[in-house]
Amino acid sequence: MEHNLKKESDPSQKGLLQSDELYQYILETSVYPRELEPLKELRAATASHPRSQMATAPDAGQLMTMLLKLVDAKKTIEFGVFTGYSLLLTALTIPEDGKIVAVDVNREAYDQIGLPIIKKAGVQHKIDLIESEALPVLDKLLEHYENEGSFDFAFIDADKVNYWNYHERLMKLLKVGGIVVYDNTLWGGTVVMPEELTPEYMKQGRQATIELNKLLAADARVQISHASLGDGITICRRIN
Ligand SMILES: C[S@@+](CC[C@H](N)C(=O)[O-])C[C@H]1O[C@@H](n2cnc3c(N)ncnc32)[C@H](O)[C@@H]1O
Ligand SMILES: O=c1cc(-c2ccc(O)cc2)oc2c(O)c(O)ccc12
Repeated sequence: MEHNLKKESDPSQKGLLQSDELYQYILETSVYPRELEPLKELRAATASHPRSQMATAPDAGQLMTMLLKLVDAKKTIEFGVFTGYSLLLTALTIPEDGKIVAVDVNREAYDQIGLPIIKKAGVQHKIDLIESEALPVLDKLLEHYENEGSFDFAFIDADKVNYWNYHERLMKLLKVGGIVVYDNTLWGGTVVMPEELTPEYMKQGRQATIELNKLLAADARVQISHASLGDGITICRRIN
């Protein structure tokens, strides 16, 4: 079997579909016409960043927006902010008194690129941006009993090797019926690639993602859907 790694620096080539034209078709037909203006602005401002490929894909963002609405999300948490595309779409979707705990080890890209657009969109008051590793923030939240079962929605888009550690803690913080979305659960298609053909820089993420996918599939606490949007997203709904 031939294995192709798609170049991820261009959003038109971000998907895992059979052709880039088909992905472009989805974006132009169904995603861009409905993308809100501040999100368009942030996507354009992020495009010149040397790591622009890290931003959440707009089609995955559109699904996230729907999920946030379906659970009527008011209290959410996000790991991995970068310039803030997923954060801004969450802030634009939840109600005026909604709150987002957003965590990133490095807030530079957020401060320089995302924050001015978020301020202009009038949604900064919903965001509590914490510059930190994700794990200590989760452990701190769990020290306060009132946080248990209190989150409606979580989006996890940070260091792939820790996703299962995040999941164990999120199972306590999420409401029954709440949703956690994991990004990059196909890790550029490497999950089906022989290890020796996987680029060195993707090997650790590949192994962690393969293990995560098996663990999520066997986890009776959640209902799951593994969707091939963007770089693969897995939607988990806490059921007990
Ligand atoms: C893929 S980007 C996030 C993209 C973002 N969701 C968006 O929509 O643009 C991953 C981010 O995770 C952050 N990150 C990496 N390891 C982390 C960790 N252990 N804890 C918190 N953030 C981390 C990185 O600094 C980076 O900004
Ligand atoms: O190319 C990447 C890299 C990451 C990444 C790598 C290491 C970390 O500790 C965190 C994130 O994440 C990405 C991502 O989420 C994406 O959608 C595309 C590309 C990358």
